[in-house]
Amino acid sequence: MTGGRILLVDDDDAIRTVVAHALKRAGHQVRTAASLGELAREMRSHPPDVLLTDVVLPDGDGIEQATRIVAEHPEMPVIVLSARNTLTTAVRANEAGAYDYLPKPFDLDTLTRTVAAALARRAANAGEQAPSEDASLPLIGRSPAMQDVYRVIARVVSNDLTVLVSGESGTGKELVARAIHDLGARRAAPFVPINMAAIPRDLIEAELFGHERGAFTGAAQRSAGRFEQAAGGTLFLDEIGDMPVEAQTRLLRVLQSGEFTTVGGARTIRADVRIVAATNRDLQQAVVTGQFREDLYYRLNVVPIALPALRERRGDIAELARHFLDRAAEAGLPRKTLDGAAVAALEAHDWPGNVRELENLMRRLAALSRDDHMGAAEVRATIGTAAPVADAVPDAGIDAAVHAMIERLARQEPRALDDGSLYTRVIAEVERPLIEAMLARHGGNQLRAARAMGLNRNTLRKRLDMLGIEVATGSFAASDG
Ligand SMILES: Nc1ncnc2c1ncn2[C@@H]1O[C@H](COP(=O)(O)OP(=O)(O)OP(=O)(O)O)[C@@H](O)[C@H]1O
Repeated sequence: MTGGRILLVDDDDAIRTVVAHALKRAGHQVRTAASLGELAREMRSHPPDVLLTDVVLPDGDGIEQATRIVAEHPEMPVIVLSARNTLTTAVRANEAGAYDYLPKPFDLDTLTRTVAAALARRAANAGEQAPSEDASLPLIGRSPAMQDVYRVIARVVSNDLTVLVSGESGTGKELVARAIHDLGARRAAPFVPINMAAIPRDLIEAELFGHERGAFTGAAQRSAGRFEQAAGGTLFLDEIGDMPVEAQTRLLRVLQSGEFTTVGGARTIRADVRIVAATNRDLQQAVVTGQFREDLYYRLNVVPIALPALRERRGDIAELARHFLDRAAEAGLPRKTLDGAAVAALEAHDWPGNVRELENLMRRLAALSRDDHMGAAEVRATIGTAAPVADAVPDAGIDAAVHAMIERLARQEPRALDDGSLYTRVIAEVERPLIEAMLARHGGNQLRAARAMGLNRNTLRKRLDMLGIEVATGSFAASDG
């Protein structure tokens, strides 16, 4: 193969040496620079075919410089190497017109492959500007799995392609959808979410497309649907796998024709939205079983983004945990930190509820822990008391939590709704996290927890028995008598 002329800019001697060596072995001619000043000189004296640049350089920002270089030499692919492996860096690199972005540490095979591809695509490389402000970081995590996600996001923010985000519940699908909106050209227009699982099936079409007055019983006036509300912006179709088949057919027609008709009306409106859909179900499987239209699946799955479960990127747990503790402190809760063993305990947990579970846990710890520097024992004990209500409906009010509980019961045990047990069950479900939280807050001291709640200590004991709440004796203050 014929090699290319490569210029590598990095202030780290070790990286310059290792990368230059690998690229020379792959047949390229390599020159290096350790600063933007040296880069400028090299560009004049030895213009390269491909430029590889670090972001943080002693005399400035490599991406800003890359923007200028791409503007002047649109044919020259620029590859950004960065240890600041955040979504913002990936997006900035993309906006600067960079050909690719390689998070450090990268393996040398990936590097040589990327350089070979850049050389091959050299002619096709076009610059694209309009770098946006360094937005506050919406997504936390620098694991390789998240880097893949950032790269895909970076590639779709500058176009209107339909994106299908998949992943377990709580992995951040909605956050990704919002990031795509906030970083793209539609950011000034609304981001409108609609959750297919939360709306009665027969109202979904009216919700999506709007309805005219009198279109159906209860339609007292004309109402704009989400498509209309999102005009110019992004429509986020959450839990798309729960969409009834008739509504799927209608959605498909809208996506094909680019226009829609309101329910019960003859008005046809142009659909000017970017669609991001999300699912925590295996949609391909739903296609096989006939629950999801295959043609709609392909219309939505133009750019797939598969979000990893938190247990598949344990390296991100520490940073996420600290981020949520910071957020809790900003929200007025006491500022708490985690010791090393506490972080290890978090990393060992399996996180069935993913990032949302971690976020709830950190909030609970910030609110309840008595120590500012929290250890592993406390973290483990609090993981064990995961409150079902909080996990079911994050950030929603108590009404929503109770509705969710009733819906869950109706799904799991339909008879529970009319067998006379509902009141006791719901109260017990609320009572458990309340008692657990208060016990934790009072360091396991039953007397203090009982007093704080306005309960008699014996009543509390009985409730503990009834609810089967295990109390770790070691954590109890003996002097509560
Ligand atoms: N990478 C991340 N960085 C920071 N916060 C995150 C990240 N991923 C998720 N979160 C937070 O976790 C919570 C759950 O995220 P989100 O609602 O986007 O998940 P989801 O996959 O859409 O869940 P569901 O399928 O249950 O609707 C949110 O509060 C979100 O802000």
